[in-house]
Amino acid sequence: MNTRLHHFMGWLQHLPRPFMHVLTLALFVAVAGLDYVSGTYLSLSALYCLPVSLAAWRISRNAGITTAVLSAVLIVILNPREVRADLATAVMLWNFIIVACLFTVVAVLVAEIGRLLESERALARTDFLTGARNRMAFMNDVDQEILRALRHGQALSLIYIDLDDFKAINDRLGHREGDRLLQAVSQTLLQTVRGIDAVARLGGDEFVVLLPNADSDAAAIVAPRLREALLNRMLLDLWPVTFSIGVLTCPIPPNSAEQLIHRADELMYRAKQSGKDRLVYSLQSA
Ligand SMILES: Nc1nc2c(ncn2[C@@H]2O[C@H](COP(=O)(O)OP(=O)(O)OP(=O)(O)O)[C@@H](O)[C@H]2O)c(=O)[nH]1
Repeated sequence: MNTRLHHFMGWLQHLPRPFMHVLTLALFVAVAGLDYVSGTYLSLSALYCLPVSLAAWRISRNAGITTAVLSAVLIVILNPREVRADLATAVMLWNFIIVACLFTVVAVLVAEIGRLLESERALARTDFLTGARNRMAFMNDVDQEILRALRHGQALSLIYIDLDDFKAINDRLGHREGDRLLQAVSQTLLQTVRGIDAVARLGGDEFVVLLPNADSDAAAIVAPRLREALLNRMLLDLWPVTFSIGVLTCPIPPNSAEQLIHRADELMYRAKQSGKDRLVYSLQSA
């Protein structure tokens, strides 16, 4: 049951925004319809929490509050109380205010929980030092891109970057300067790649860039561009660091992220072994 709920929440999470407007409206109309049909004896007011929560969670806090107020209006209109005529308006107003406040609190709480969850999720996917993706998030991205590439028959490229002689920076200039250098590498990579490319720090001084839908020609343009941008950035701070880079292109990607990264890592290792400060390319078919 928990897994089903989890899948359902995940499905809702990924629905496009316009679809959420339609879904919220449909839910709101359905609840209002039920409320109308059920008459004044059965209380269905609590059901309005569903469209209110959905709007607050998946559209915006203001959408949630608007739905809360509209729900309160409908509840008061569809469930009139039998009271003295001279008190009718006051009672209606009082009931409206009470219900609108209650639903507004629900909307604000749900929106806030959604916002916190979203930022927690983003934090869990981010390398805290550099702001790039972390290993876990990157593996997830690669697995999805492999599936997409296999489905559409597209090539996939992965660039594996290891800093040369980074340890000397830590030793000579201090760990704090080393951290600054790692942050500069990450920023340079993020600024140089396309929006659809994923940049991650796998750990220590190792970075990777995933290039979806990129064949060997595309990778042969991007990789040297990245290297040049990185070297220029090092020059700015006079950091004596170069880069050993493995560039893997798979016309047909392997089945797992683990394998893809391992192959790119091997190419990077060959770059290290053959003297560092260079790119090593490979074209793999599976
Ligand atoms: N400042 C800083 N240093 C780190 C961090 N994580 C790992 N390191 C250091 O990064 C270095 C990585 O080791 P190596 O890859 O062997 O060092 P290298 O000098 O680049 O060696 P080659 O790759 O052979 O050129 C180690 O000294 C780690 O202590 C970090 O978050 N911040």
